[in-house]
Amino acid sequence: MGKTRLLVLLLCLCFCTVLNEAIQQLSSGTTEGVAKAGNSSQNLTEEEAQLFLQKIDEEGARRANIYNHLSWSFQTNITDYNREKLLSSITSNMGETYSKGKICDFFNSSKCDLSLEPEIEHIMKTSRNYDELKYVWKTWRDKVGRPVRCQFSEMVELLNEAAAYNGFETAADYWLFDYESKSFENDVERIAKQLHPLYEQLHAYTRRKLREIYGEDKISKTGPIPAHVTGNMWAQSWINIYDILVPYPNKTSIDVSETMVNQGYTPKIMFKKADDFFASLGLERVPDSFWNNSLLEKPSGRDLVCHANAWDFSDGKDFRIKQCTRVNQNDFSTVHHELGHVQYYLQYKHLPHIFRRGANPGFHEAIGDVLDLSVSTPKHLHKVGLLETYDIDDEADINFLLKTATRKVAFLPYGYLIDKYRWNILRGLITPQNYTKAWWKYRYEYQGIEPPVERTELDFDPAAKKHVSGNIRYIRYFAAHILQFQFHKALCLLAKEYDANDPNKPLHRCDIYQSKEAGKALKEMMSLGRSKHWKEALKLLTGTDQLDASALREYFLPLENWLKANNEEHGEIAGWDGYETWLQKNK
Ligand SMILES: CC(=O)N[C@@H](CC(=O)O)C(=O)NC[C@H](CC1(C(=O)N[C@@H](Cc2ccc(O)cc2)C(=O)O)CCCC1)C(=O)O
Ligand SMILES: [Zn+2]
Repeated sequence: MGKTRLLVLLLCLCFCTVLNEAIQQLSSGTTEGVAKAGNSSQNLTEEEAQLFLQKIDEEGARRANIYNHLSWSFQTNITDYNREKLLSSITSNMGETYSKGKICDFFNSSKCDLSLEPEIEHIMKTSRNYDELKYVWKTWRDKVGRPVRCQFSEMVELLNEAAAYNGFETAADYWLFDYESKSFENDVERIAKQLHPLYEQLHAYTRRKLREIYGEDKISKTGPIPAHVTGNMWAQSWINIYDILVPYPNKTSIDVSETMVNQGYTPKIMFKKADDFFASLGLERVPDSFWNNSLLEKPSGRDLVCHANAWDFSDGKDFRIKQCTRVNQNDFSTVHHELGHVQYYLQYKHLPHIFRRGANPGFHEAIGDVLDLSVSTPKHLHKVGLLETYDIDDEADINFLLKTATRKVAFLPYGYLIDKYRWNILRGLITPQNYTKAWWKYRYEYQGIEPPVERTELDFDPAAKKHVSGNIRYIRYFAAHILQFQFHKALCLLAKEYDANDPNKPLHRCDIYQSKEAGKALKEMMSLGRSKHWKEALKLLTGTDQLDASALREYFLPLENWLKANNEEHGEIAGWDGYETWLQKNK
């Protein structure tokens, strides 16, 4: 490592210690005030307590006690009060660096106002220029990753101290506490491994198709896929290179983005259509206030953090979404995802505040996606007039399954490794000296992805992702990608849209639209909020209390078989060179 690099690294480390010193200084300050940090909103009024005790059985009372205990942050002396302030200033500073990140244009270095949404993401989605993509990928990380490396390591220390107050060994255990299951961490690791063969087949096929576009010297035959050519800044979804991947290009197109524009769709109409779908199931429509209070598209001339968000104002009446919606099919899926959150808010708004949460965080992330699995079928798009005609045959099925896999299967290793990486940092198994080495080991081993340019311990690529800069937990999305297929299968059975023994009713052609039976089952599950253990909620809806990837596997089985045959036919070996081989090559 060059001398300058070493110097900068030392500087960075010493800066971190300076920050540590600052904490010590603050902590030696007087203890004049005591910061009472209890959360009043969590305490129940007397009549609310009586009401809820009548409503919820013994189990509920016990669980409420756990959450009541957790929701308090302890009486703190000035030392810890300052630590809390420092933690919140670090997290808001990192979040600000991310949301204000801008880069210059590759072709016009005087144009330097490109934001992530929509400009930079548009380039990652549409450019097929290898060098432009490499520049954008690297520059984004220089701007929002590298500068927060030290703050992130400070935050790790503070998160662990805060967790210790709540009686946890590390913040990783505090994060996992949300899943109320000793086996959860092993369960998700097992499921990630169980689904790896399916991912490997999709990876091998995608690597071949990309090699045909970018050439053998850029995309190797047995190696990983470079991170910047997948159509997505984080390689977490490959939907934007579906045009490269489509197996049977001469079949009728199933992309309705253009039709949406031609039919005069607006962001508001997209939300109205999604609201109609929930209503068709007998579920709640959003209240009138939603339309006045929400922000459904980016206002012109105003700088806005565009990352989509759904909000529950906890008054049983005010629910909002902020989303920079554009009229295309991808955003239509996101509309359903965000309205899924609002539907859950609506379904548990009668519960005491403590229980107004998803059965576990993965449940909350799955609801909207479940509806999207129906909405995105060619059959449904035809029903609502977005697809004039569509083919019903094996080749059309493969086209549709591959398109869904670019969103749902490609995501799996990414959805898993984000928190696996952070749990191991919080547990001290990954230290600041090897943040980058460990990150790219996981990205290589789980995702078969490599960086397009050399990375060093001055970089901090994980923070190029919103949820890492914003300290937002992520395993919920991996869990949601498993749960949504379990929910989908259960609801499709109720809607009589799926029959394992009927080749004309495979899981991937199911559309639960207008099924009151499906809606009733979903409503029953959501209205529990977190008043019961998620295993009870899952069993109520699906008959099993286990997180189980077999529904996802069944959904994609026709595609998995097709990919195996297609990869064999083209001599494309599934999988990529061992990590040690890759290290040697990149010495
Ligand atoms: C107050 C508050 O924070 N509210 C929460 C909701 C709640 O907790 O009540 C909230 O609004 N979170 C924002 C977040 C936004 C999105 C996201 O970040 N998605 C992930 C992962 C992913 C990937 C594929 C997929 O199909 C679905 C998700 C990513 O983009 O990487 C961006 C577009 C989609 C969802 C969200 O809605 O989950
Ligand atoms: Zn969500």
